[in-house]
Amino acid sequence: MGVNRKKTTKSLSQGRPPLFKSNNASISRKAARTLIRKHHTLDKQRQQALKAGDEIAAAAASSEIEALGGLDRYQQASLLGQSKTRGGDSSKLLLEWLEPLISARRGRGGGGSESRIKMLEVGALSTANACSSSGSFDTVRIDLNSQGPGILKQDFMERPLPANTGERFDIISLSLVLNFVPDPLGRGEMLRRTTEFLHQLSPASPPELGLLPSLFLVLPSSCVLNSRYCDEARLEEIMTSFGYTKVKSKISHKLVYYLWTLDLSSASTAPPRTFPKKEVNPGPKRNNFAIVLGSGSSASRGDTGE
Ligand SMILES: C[S@@+](CC[C@H](N)C(=O)[O-])C[C@H]1O[C@@H](n2cnc3c(N)ncnc32)[C@H](O)[C@@H]1O
Repeated sequence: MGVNRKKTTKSLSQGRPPLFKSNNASISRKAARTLIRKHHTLDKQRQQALKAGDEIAAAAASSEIEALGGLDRYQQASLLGQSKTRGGDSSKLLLEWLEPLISARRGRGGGGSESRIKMLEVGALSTANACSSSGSFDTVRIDLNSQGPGILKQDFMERPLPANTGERFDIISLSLVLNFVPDPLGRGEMLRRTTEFLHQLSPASPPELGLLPSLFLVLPSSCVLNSRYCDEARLEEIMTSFGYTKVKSKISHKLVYYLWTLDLSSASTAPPRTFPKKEVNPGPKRNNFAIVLGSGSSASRGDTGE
């Protein structure tokens, strides 16, 4: 029995009104998904061409990215993915996970600034996601391409390292950012670099309610459920080598969410491990998402001897 469903095409501006830069050209959800995929593929091609010294191919990939609307259009497509009709933004789950800690801090600090959680949000598209709207966070938001005030235009990989504890964070959010990085070594380096920006624990101060300091990591589920080179075990091995422990996780049809607490004293004191691109999940229909740690890139700060 056929049901006639009228297809409704929603404009991106229905996704998340604050900070959305109005663009006359609306985009359907299907077109948004296609654009995001195409952007990732072209960026990867550009990266590979650069590595191979093929400047012509790299320039061709860059022109195609620009023809698609560049990073700006990519971000608009991503904002559509955060709309309520697509399950809302990922920070809703983070807020849920941190609720016991937020309540405990409120109880102690009465809601003053000292009770707020200091967050670095990398790859921020909006200042109005669930965490930002909750009033429980002091958030520094950065993105390669700022969509408006309240978001600093900055490459996380070039953010100056903290000079003191005051410049460190309780939590870093990397939601759908790691998969944006086109090369596996760059992903490994991005994960390693997160450890540099989080508060350090001492033996006298265990993770606060077992939740902070931590990294909130969100990836498309295909990155760990259907990749030849990355599965949950491999990801966990890599994270553990940095001193991270998985304390929360959720797998949905489209996304995987993790909360990893950092305790550098649990990081290996042996020479930093390397994680080459190794097949862990063979099969003809797998994708090639990988995270690689090279010998020069996997040292952590502190007691790992860097
Ligand atoms: C798919 S969007 C994710 C947005 C949002 N966090 C979410 O969960 O929907 C990825 C964003 O990460 C940003 N990004 C990627 N690499 C970055 C880097 N090294 N530093 C800062 N932002 C980065 C991109 O510019 C893009 O806006």
